[in-house]
Amino acid sequence: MDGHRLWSVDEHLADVLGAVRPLEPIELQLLDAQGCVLVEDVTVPVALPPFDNSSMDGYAVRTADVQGASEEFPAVLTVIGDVAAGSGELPTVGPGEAARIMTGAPLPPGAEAVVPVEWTDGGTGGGAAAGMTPASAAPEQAGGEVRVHRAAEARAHVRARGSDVQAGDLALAAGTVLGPPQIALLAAIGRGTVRVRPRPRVVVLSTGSELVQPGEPLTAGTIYDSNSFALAAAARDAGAIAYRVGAVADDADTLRSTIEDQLIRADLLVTTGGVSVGAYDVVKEALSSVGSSSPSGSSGSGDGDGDADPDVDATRIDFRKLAMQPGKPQGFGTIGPDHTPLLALPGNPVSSYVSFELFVRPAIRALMGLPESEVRRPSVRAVLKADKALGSPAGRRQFLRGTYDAETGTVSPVGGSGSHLIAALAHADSLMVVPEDVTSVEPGTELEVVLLG
Ligand SMILES: Nc1nc2c(c(=O)[nH]1)N[C@H]1C(S)=C(S)[C@@H](COP(=O)(O)OP(=O)(O)OC[C@H]3O[C@@H](n4cnc5c(N)ncnc54)[C@H](O)[C@@H]3O)O[C@H]1N2
Ligand code: MOO
Repeated sequence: MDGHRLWSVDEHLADVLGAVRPLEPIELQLLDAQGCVLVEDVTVPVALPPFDNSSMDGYAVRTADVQGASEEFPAVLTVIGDVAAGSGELPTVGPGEAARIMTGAPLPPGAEAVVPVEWTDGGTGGGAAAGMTPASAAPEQAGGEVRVHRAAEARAHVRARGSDVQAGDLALAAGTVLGPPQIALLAAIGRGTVRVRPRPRVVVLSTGSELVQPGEPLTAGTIYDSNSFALAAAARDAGAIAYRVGAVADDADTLRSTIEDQLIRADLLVTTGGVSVGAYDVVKEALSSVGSSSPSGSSGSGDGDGDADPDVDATRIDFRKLAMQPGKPQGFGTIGPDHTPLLALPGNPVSSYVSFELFVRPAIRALMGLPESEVRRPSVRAVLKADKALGSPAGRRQFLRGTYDAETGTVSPVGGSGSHLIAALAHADSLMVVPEDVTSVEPGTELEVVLLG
């Protein structure tokens, strides 16, 4: 590999996406399938609603009995009992009769319509009722008489069987992403489990002997490990199940054995730090031999012989420099016997986060089998609102942190371009993209803006 070649952002993303395949589908409980892509066409087994039922609390009546009824000349009906939601045995409503009925309760035989309780005296013998008294408090109101003040047409306040979906209808097509409303429908038609592509299990591992876990005291020269938190959160946000592994020291053997241990639960591995050119940048060294019976002794970007122990070929991590800022040094490849994809991101906090957004998030969403339109973050065009022109390095696609105002269609920079500026990142909602051939952006210029959501 030409060590001096700069790869474009698009080339690197294409390589990453070219190496990930959607995960094999599995059967999951409904709530575990939230956010996942359905891989089966789900048909409706029984009509919804399964039976004609009332949409109001009131009285189930025969329409002829309430024809012409008014407050002055109410229809007086004999109450034959209650029909509550869940009632199995139903009374038959004969001429001159009514049954108290609750919302969702089956329409009893003989009844043709429901009159809401507000259209009646509620069986009290007084004026219009505001509601029903609880059955436990006034059991006698399931009997006696009710005065109905208004007429009702046939099927009034009745939700017909199958008016939502019919048995045999397609409830949800394969490819649907299961959000709360889709999960509601699946539950409503009685599905306990569904076949989906699972959430990818993403292991996030930060490297660096200077890293201390939040909550612990800092000592001279140490800083808190923020990357593993940022990226584990970003992985979850992308739809993955994230496993955060606290910082690993800059020691190739420790890193190698930690990664080997993690492979068992990883569909994708993400490391941060140790990918530039320093004397302690151990990620390259460590990744050249994970899963191999012996170290390959190279960056893993070679082709391999093909005739050696197959495990020797199992790790191929390519370390390259990208024409972007931040995020120049990157590693990508597959690792271990299952050829698990691994992205080695640079250690600077903004660099690792931006790299995650650009490369890891799409990889996670491709593993989930999401449609292409949902693999990448959406972007918009917006006009730069700033006091002065923004500088950008020649030949690099720069991603500056910004706040986007949808109302005015403008974007304003937050903080500078330094890849250590975590506070500015925390106050941004978007990335402003300055193309490779642009070295200065004047206020008023239109830019592409990636919305971080
Ligand atoms: N001579 C050169 N030096 C550097 C180059 C270069 O081309 N030539 N590239 C620079 C760029 S650009 C980047 S980005 C960094 C990438 O470095 P590494 O991936 O090796 O990362 P580290 O050296 O381990 O750390 C960089 C920086 O980030 C801090 N860091 C690391 N991990 C975390 C973490 N989990 N939480 C918070 N902060 C973290 C670390 O302390 C360093 O300050 O290399 C440049 N150097
Ligand atoms: O390219 Mo580095 O990722 O600026 O900080």
